[in-house]
Amino acid sequence: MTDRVTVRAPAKINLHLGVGGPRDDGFHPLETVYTSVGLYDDVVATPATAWSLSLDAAAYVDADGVPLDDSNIVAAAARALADLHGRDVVAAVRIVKGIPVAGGLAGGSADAAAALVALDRLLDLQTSDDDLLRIAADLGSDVPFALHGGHALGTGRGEVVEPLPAGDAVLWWVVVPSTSGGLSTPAVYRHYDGLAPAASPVPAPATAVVEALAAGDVHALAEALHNDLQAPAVDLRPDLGELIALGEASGALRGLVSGSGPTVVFLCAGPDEARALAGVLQEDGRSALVANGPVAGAHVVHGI
Ligand SMILES: C[C@@](CO)(OP(=O)(O)O)[C@H](O)COP(=O)(O)OP(=O)(O)OC[C@H]1O[C@@H](n2ccc(N)nc2=O)[C@H](O)[C@@H]1O
Ligand SMILES: Nc1ncnc2c1ncn2[C@@H]1O[C@H](COP(=O)(O)OP(=O)(O)O)[C@@H](O)[C@H]1O
Repeated sequence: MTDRVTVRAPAKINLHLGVGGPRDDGFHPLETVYTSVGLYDDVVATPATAWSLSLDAAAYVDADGVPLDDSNIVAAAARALADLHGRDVVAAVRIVKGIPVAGGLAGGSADAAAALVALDRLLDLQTSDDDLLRIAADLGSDVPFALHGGHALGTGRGEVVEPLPAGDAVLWWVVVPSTSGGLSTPAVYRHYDGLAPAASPVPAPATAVVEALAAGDVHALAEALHNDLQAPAVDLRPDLGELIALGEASGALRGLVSGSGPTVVFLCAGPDEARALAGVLQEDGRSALVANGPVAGAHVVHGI
């Protein structure tokens, strides 16, 4: 048996997040364009006779926000593999977190995707890709994309993922995690329903973003960025609106709330512009990370 498997999975940003009115099951139909960005969590799995879960976190990550009991999505991923294969799935698992928690960057989903791959390889379960994607969708709407990475169109409740051509543009981002706590995804969706009670059941189409990506045109992409959850997130956290205005006045092509927030991301014209903007925001006392994408989805970095 391999003595250690490390799988790395990236954060996501929604370049387009069209949200329709709620379905009968409470979920919202989405038309979204996901992109992966080079901020990562690693999941390290080693053989053990009993299940254990531990955490290492970057300085800007709120480690207290990550439960280490059975409610962690990594434990749910292990249970899902155990159910599928009808056997125990036991390992010592360490999450090394570089993705801010409850930030709208799908860090938990990245961990779930990485854990599925790491446990599958460590225990030689030989799970098919179809089964991995199906289990991923059951674990959370964002988890299938974390397996894919790149750019992708998401429909259904976000779990139906279709890769989009990468185009040739590298997207340069400044990522600004919130220093005053996360936002709950269900709470932001509920607030969206309150602010837009007559929302069309059909989500806004992603055409403009898809075309800008295909053309590799970063300026057109900046204009096309769209997030229906931005208004409710900014209504709950008005400081996000001020941050977006500051970043846009300081050189960003566009600022955007990431998913359900409260992380704010700024699309920049290139690496120099991104580093300059991060410098301005850091001088203003904020944490600001420079990252680019698209990058690969969950992939083995040690212990193939
Ligand atoms: C908003 C988005 C945008 O990509 O990401 P985040 O900003 O949270 O990272 C996603 O829709 C979050 O996906 P994920 O975090 O996987 O959500 P899930 O675990 O499937 O669902 C959590 C809860 O969010 C709400 N939910 C989620 C997806 C969806 N299409 N409609 C919803 O209403 C429901 O209240 C659900 O109970
Ligand atoms: N491995 C995990 N990493 C982060 N959060 C987790 C994890 N497992 C469960 N959670 C719970 O999921 C919530 C949402 O986390 P996260 O995926 O980081 O945010 P978001 O859905 O905004 O992208 C957290 O507040 C935490 O309670």
